[in-house]
Amino acid sequence: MKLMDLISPLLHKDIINSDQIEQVQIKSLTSDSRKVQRGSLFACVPGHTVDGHDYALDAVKNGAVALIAERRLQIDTPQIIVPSIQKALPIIADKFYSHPTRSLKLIGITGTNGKTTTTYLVEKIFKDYGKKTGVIGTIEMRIGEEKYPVANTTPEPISLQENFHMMVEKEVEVAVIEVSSHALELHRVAGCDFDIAVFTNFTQDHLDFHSSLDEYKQAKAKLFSRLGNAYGDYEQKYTVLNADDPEYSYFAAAAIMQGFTYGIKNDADIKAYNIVNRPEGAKFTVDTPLGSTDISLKMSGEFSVYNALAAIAISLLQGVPLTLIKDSLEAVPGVPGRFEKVDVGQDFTIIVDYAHTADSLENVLKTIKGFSAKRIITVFGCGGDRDKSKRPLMGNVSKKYSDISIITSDNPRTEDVKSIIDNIMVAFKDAPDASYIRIDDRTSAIEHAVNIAEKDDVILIAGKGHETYQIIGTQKYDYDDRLKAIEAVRKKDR
Ligand SMILES: CC(=O)N[C@H]1[C@@H](OP(=O)(O)OP(=O)(O)OC[C@H]2O[C@@H](n3ccc(=O)[nH]c3=O)[C@H](O)[C@@H]2O)O[C@H](CO)[C@@H](O)[C@@H]1O[C@H](C)C(=O)N[C@@H](C)C(=O)N[C@H](CCC(=O)O)C(=O)O
Ligand SMILES: Nc1ncnc2c1ncn2[C@@H]1O[C@H](COP(=O)(O)OP(=O)(O)OP(=O)(O)O)[C@@H](O)[C@H]1O
Repeated sequence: MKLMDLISPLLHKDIINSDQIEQVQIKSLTSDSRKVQRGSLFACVPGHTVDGHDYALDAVKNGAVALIAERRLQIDTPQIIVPSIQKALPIIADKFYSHPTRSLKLIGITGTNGKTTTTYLVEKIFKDYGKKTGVIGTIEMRIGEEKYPVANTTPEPISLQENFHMMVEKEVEVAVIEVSSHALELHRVAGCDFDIAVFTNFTQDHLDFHSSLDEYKQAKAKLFSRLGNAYGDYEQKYTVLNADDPEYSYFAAAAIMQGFTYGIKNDADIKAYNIVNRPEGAKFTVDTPLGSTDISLKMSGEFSVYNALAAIAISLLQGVPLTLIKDSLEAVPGVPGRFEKVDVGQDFTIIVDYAHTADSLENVLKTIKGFSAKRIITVFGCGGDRDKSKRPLMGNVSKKYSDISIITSDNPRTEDVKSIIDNIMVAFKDAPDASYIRIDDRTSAIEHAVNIAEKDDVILIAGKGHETYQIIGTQKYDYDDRLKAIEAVRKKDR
């Protein structure tokens, strides 16, 4: 593509070395100098660790034929200077990849918890409805049955648009993506043409990145105000909102498009009642503007009912019949690392769950408490270099619902495990000695839980869920809670 065509949508730009620019053809886009190829446009992104402008010369040496930057560089190459790279990049990435999201039915899901689970439910429903699906989220990217690794829940704009382009080439019709607050704040999804924007819930998280809860909320709400700028037929753009969330009104005010609300407590278009929570899954009846039905999930917990309601709302808005939605939801076996049972024949229950916020931990523990009369043993930690204020909050939740809390490490990153655990331990200062223990090493913590477990006890191993690594320092080491639990049970049995 001609550079001049590529940058044509940018309103504010200065062109440096313009005498050379008319002929420049762009063969690829990248913001990583190590990935530059001959004919690349290199985008200089000021990062959190380093400044991409410092790599512009490397990029040119590697074959970049033009630069897009926030300041003029002393390099004899065509340069496009824009006020904000973060805002410009999604726009040119969208153009470079021929506006792929305009050809997709694009569903964006935001909220503190429930995004990944809801994408799985929606994917299943649309597959059963005969549509080819694409999914981008925390666990991976999926196109039909193919899986691809992802670095971020919501990838940076170039990868994101490249992924959408690949989806279009592979004839995907419905794409469902998790939209993180980071992505919204950093404008990663600015080039996306969403058809449905979904809000699951809002609780505390990510205060390492957002300076306050208010800013975190404002970032999330951008998904809904953005819908108003969408390309195409406005009447076909919808919002789906959780009417029970305390922040519902805030998101409703940001959401200028019509759509469905869902809930259990407050008035809602899609409303569940008669909820029965069982270890084998939650059962409920749902009323919708298009009829009522009973649904028997294979996933437990009131929070699973909420995720199912969001998926019902999305699917009904796209014309999927309620009978098909019911059958699909009932067939979903679960989501990796979300309330996932580890069963190798032991006489107690082990559940691995991705809960890593106070709210999600509380939901999971409440669910377990609801159907277990025996002891609850919770193994958990908190991530290093991330929101510190949630540490005592998670400690309090574990103390409240668990008979025994085992406090351990969970991706300590560059922080000292002991000091992370100290922050959590604040919650236990008045707790009885027998109700908690700190064990820095996660494997030993899981082994301890398994060793003390008695018949019908429930062990919850929280925080890592589907993750297959532990991040210590800046290194990722192989680590899987599910495998560690299996090894611990086998060791106990020997
Ligand atoms: C805070 C944040 O968002 N960081 C993201 C950011 O990294 P960074 O700002 O540190 O980048 P940097 O290393 O300073 O590099 C700046 C620029 O210089 C370039 N560079 C760098 C070195 C070099 O030799 N040459 C070169 O060109 C880099 O390619 C980059 O363009 O840009 C990277 C590349 O796109 C991202 O992978 C990285 O996400 C990291 C992994 C991360 O942890 N992000 C989290 C905070 C995040 O975004 N999380 C949300 C969801 C969380 C949730 O819901 O739980 C997500 O959407 O994933
Ligand atoms: N609707 C919900 N409300 C509250 N908690 C939930 C909900 N759905 C799932 N959870 C809890 O949150 C954890 C994470 O769920 P899920 O991965 O679906 O959310 P997410 O929004 O994708 O999270 P993340 O942004 O951290 O990847 C689950 O393991 C479960 O403990």
